[in-house]
Amino acid sequence: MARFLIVEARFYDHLNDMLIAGARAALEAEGHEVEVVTVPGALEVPGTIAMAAESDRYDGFVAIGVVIRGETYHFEIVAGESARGIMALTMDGIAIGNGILTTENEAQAIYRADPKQANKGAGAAQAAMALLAMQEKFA
Ligand SMILES: Nc1c(NC[C@H](O)[C@H](O)[C@H](O)CO)[nH]c(=O)[nH]c1=O
Ligand SMILES: CC(=O)[C@@H](O)COP(=O)(O)O
Repeated sequence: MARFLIVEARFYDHLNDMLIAGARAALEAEGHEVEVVTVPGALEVPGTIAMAAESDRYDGFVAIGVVIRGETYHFEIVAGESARGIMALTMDGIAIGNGILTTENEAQAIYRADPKQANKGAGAAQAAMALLAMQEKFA
């Protein structure tokens, strides 16, 4: 049993609820413990994971959120910088699955978030579990 923290950027309630349900189900199916913390937006996710990792209370992390393109360059900043921050933490050896969707519109996000369709929350949880297994293999 490992302890996973889901860090969710709650920008779109209905989409996050689906992503979290998929991630939680995948983790619990493997017998892991799951906690969830909520931050305002995707830009706050990497920093929160960094703080939580310092606490040594968690073995792995799942980043959850949705960034939908608007009218301005803001989309590129939020989508790119959140991914960059998560990747930097991954390169430090932290087991993280990135389940932050970056889509052109809501329909694309619904398809990807829905556990009965693409179930990207579960995909991110699987990635986090795979990285944790790598950590253990190379310890
Ligand atoms: N536009 C989206 C955001 N923007 C908010 C930022 O992530 C951040 O919270 C703000 O700039 C304050 O630092 N966040 C999302 O998760 N999704 C979006 O579509
Ligand atoms: C992340 C985004 O692109 C969006 O939420 C912001 O919209 P806008 O560019 O129209 O301000």
